[in-house]
Amino acid sequence: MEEREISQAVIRRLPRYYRYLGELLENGVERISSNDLSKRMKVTASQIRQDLNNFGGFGQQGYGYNVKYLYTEIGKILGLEQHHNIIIIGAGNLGQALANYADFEKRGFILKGIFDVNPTLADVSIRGVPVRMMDELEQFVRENDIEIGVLTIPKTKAVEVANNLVNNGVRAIWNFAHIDLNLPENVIVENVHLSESLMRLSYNISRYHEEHKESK
Ligand SMILES: NC(=O)c1ccc[n+]([C@@H]2O[C@H](COP(=O)([O-])OP(=O)(O)OC[C@H]3O[C@@H](n4cnc5c(N)ncnc54)[C@H](O)[C@@H]3O)[C@@H](O)[C@H]2O)c1
Repeated sequence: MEEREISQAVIRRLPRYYRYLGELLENGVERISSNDLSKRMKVTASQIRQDLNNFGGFGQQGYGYNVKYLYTEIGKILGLEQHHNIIIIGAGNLGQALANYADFEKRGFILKGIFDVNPTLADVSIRGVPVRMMDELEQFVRENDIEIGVLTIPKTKAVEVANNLVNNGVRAIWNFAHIDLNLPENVIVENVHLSESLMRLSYNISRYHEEHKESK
């Protein structure tokens, strides 16, 4: 397939296609038209066709999409056919909740280690993965081919820890701390901010009330 830049907007929609196609597969559906997929996903059929055309268009006229093929191809595009070794830094509320989420492994993300500075957590294991102290971090990262560091530490520590991870070879950061990390360009960062999502919800609630005021 010809290499071309895919817009971030399309990339953001791909995981949702992947999830719907995965559910169809689980239900034994072998093919689906863009119209059917459109009804299920509440996205226009033309948007679906446009999005999926980015990857050479897997659909066939009069046949629709081969669900398994499309699921596999999108999985490949998302890099999910490879294993990614991850570590979590910060074994507090959020770090432990993430570590407990077994579905990551299903998608190829292998939780190799959990780190913290709090010695009272040194005896804790989550799904068989022990919490290690930070003085073990550098060696652990080098020896375990760690690709992704998950930051669930206070924001005041996040920049220093992120730099430390990068200096030891970590190439991607899943950042939950509410701070911009400003890392070198070759480091991939994905910021997750639940509070921003909540603000969008709040905005939509306000807008809904505003729009329905007159009809009351
Ligand atoms: N992005 C989001 O949507 C979201 C949601 C909730 C929390 N958060 C953020 O995630 C972070 C963790 O939140 P929490 O509720 O789990 O906090 P928490 O206090 O329960 O856990 C933080 C953990 O980090 C450890 N820690 C502190 N400094 C460290 C360091 N230098 N190295 C390693 N470990 C260190 C602490 O010992 C503690 O166990 C905070 O920055 C919080 O603001 C983000």
